[in-house]
Amino acid sequence: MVKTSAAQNLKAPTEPSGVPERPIIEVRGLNFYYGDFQALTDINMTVKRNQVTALIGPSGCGKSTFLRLLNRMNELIPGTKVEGELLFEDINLYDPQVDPVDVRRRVGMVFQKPNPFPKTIYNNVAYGPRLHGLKEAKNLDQIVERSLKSAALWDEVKDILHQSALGLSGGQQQRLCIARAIAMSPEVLLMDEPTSALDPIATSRIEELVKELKQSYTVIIVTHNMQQAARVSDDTAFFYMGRLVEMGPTEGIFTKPQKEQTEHYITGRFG
Ligand SMILES: Nc1ncnc2c1ncn2[C@@H]1O[C@H](COP(=O)(O)OP(=O)(O)OP(=O)(O)O)[C@@H](O)[C@H]1O
Repeated sequence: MVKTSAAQNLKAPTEPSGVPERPIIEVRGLNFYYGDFQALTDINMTVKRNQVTALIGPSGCGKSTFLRLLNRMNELIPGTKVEGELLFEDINLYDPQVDPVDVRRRVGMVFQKPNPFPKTIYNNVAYGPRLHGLKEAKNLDQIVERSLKSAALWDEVKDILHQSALGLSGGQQQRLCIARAIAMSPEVLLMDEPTSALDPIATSRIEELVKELKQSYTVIIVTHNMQQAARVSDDTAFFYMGRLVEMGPTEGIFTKPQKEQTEHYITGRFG
């Protein structure tokens, strides 16, 4: 990711047992602007590795903006500005030496609406690894199989790998998009309302998958559905008007929030 010798040190060292693991992401004093409009103000946050962190809050509070900052997607929008520190494995993601393409490989993203490429199922998953120079068919086959298995889709598609991804159901397409992200071996998976376009059965499959994925990845998920946050996440962060009001273990946030605004939101008094 970085073009300095620090690149070799990006992996988290194995912690001696009993010592709390170093967080994978730490955000300090983060402000973000779209032109003159300040969308995020003084965000401080710690994201634990191999956990699911849910971002909740009313529409327009800045959840998606924050999520996109974690893989430098916002900088594709002209006139935006970031202040403060966003540390991923202790490297500031906005350091000029950091390559945004590498950030997006290590921090993968799944969007609200399933968006497979108009290609075969196989080629959707193989696309990223090929783009990064992997050519050998045997290796690609392995990555495709492993990624589809991790996304709980392999059994449904193993006999139709060379058919168009567009023929899959919405829920299958979303799991394919998760497989496509996994194929790049990311460390973090960002999910922006990944089930909002899906029916309840497809939603429940994705929720089960999210819980499994945390064994290998750190997952950060934006959701409007508070039951979903309660079901899948370990930690929950409540945003309101561009500020992080409260963050902590999900059970505590939903049963004993410390801040009045959080309580009003989770009890449905606004939002
Ligand atoms: N590309 C953009 N240009 C200018 N302002 C933007 C842009 N994207 C978002 N905003 C503004 O930034 C604020 C935060 O938006 P954001 O989409 O991050 O909120 P959100 O909490 O994810 O909302 P929702 O739940 O409705 O998706 C809003 O006021 C929004 O209008």
